[in-house]
Amino acid sequence: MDVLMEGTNIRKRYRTGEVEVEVLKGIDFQIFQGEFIVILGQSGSGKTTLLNIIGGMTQASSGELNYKGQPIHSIDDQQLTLYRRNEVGFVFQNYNLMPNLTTYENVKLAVEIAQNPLSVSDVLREVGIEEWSDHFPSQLSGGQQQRVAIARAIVKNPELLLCDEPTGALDIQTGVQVLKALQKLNRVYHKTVMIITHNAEIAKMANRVFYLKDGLLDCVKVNENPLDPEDISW
Ligand SMILES: Nc1ncnc2c1ncn2[C@@H]1O[C@H](COP(=O)(O)OP(=O)(O)OP(=O)(O)O)[C@@H](O)[C@H]1O
Repeated sequence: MDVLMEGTNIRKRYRTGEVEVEVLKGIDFQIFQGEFIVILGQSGSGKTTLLNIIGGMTQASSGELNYKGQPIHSIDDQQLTLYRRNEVGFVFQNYNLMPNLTTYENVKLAVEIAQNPLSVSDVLREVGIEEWSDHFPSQLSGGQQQRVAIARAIVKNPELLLCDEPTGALDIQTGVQVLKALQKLNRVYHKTVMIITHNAEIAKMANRVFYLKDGLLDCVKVNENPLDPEDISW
């Protein structure tokens, strides 16, 4: 598989007043094109910080980050904005949908800023929410809203789909639907998916699992036989 991204000695320090804290302490990793990666680790271990650096939301304090062979640790804000816009889709725990727009309109909005978008109807069908196209977020369940958020993230046709606790607010059944949608996009569109979760069961879906501990990548586990979301219980 092709290497999509490579991080070398990634460090992140935050300064609060006089105190400087290093929350990522030198992380080396590779992400292969088309992989499904789950990031596990205790609260405060640095999962969100790492995902935000990978997605260009935050710059590392030091280290090298190469995307498709190009350095993105040293690019300016304008180039970083283009990287985020064209290459990365984000999904958060709290869906962040526009309340006054329908499902279709929420997803269509992302198309406006995309270079090479996918079809809104196709994506709504793939994530299983086409029948709710004309509904507003308040008329949808949590799982449906999260699938709208996933559709909005993927319709831009990004290479990388980064998800921070996408099932954190959902019950098991709706969580499974959301994970099925993510797995389908990974398989149908060959998108590289990274999910942060506190739920170790979800790691059974992944090709590889990154275990973070105290700001370090403690270990990376390869799953020879990733499970379907229906076969996971939690
Ligand atoms: N902007 C910031 N300024 C100062 N400290 C920060 C900032 N963002 C994160 N931190 C600190 O960095 C550490 C790692 O945070 P991070 O959110 O990456 O962890 P996490 O593993 O995602 O945790 P959780 O599972 O609770 O979401 C925490 O101690 C946090 O308080």
